[in-house]
Amino acid sequence: MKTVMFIGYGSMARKVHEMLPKNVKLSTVLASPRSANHLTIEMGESINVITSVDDLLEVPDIAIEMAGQDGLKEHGIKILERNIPLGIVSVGAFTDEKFAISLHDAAKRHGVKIHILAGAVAGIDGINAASLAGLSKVIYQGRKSPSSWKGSYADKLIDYDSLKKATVFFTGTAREAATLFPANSNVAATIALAGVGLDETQVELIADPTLSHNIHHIIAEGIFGKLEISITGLPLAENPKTSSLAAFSALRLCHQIDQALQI
Ligand SMILES: NC(=O)C1=CN([C@@H]2O[C@H](COP(=O)(O)OP(=O)(O)OC[C@H]3O[C@@H](n4cnc5c(N)ncnc54)[C@H](OP(=O)(O)O)[C@@H]3O)[C@@H](O)[C@H]2O)C=CC1
Ligand SMILES: O=C([O-])CC(=O)C(=O)O
Repeated sequence: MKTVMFIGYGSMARKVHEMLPKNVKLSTVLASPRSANHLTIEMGESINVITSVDDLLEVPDIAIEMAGQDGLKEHGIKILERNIPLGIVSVGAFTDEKFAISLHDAAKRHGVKIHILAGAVAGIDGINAASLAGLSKVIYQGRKSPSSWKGSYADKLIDYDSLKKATVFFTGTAREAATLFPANSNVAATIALAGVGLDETQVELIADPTLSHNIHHIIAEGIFGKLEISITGLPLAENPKTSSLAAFSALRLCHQIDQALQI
């Protein structure tokens, strides 16, 4: 039996837990102090709920962060320092250069891997391979319903009540998008890290009142040719900001723990 630890136990983590393969057990949840008490009761005795890596009782085979950019910043380095490989979805934390360097250094020092998960998008492998020969342009467009943007910085930019048609409310770099929209634009950072970087990746964000899905559109051009990918993703029922594919990308890592053949 392999063991996994979750950092954060919100909408995404709950979906991954529900679908864990039979040979992988959730051994530990690293929760926020706000949620630790109720999660201790909910999880029962077989899963340890802790609020600090220092309290870890059993070292898991892998840890997966699903706690937001601040959660990753709080716990990521300590996880690596315990020699635990780390899967990451809150990739926008890499916009903080100092943190990104420290995280990378900790992984190298301790000989463990950081897995940047593809999250809600696809084609990260192709973009990364293409970047080795040279990319001239990478554009990411994120299109979601107004309810998926509510509660974010978009509140300052959109008058939701008067929104009748798809409206572009942000254009900028992946660095700006992932910083301003930490719960909505981690994919912009992932695409950027795979491709031309946080400052060269162009991002457009759209609120569309006709949508109930999250649409991610990626265009990349370079020496390899041109790639265009569009994903119409169903959001998680509990969190319209998060596409279900993001949870399945974390689930994929749980399946990979024990697989000799990796695809
Ligand atoms: N790469 C990608 O494609 C995507 C990435 N994401 C990232 O994944 C994250 C999780 O998504 P989702 O589950 O939908 O979000 P939720 O808001 O539903 O869950 C986040 C969970 O993390 C917990 N948390 C917050 N801070 C900490 C901390 N310091 N330590 C431990 N736990 C903490 C929260 O606890 P509490 O409720 O007590 O605050 C909550 O349970 C998002 O915040 C986003 O950063 C999301 C979608 C796609
Ligand atoms: O799940 C999504 O649609 C994308 C997302 O929220 C993010 O990148 O943070």
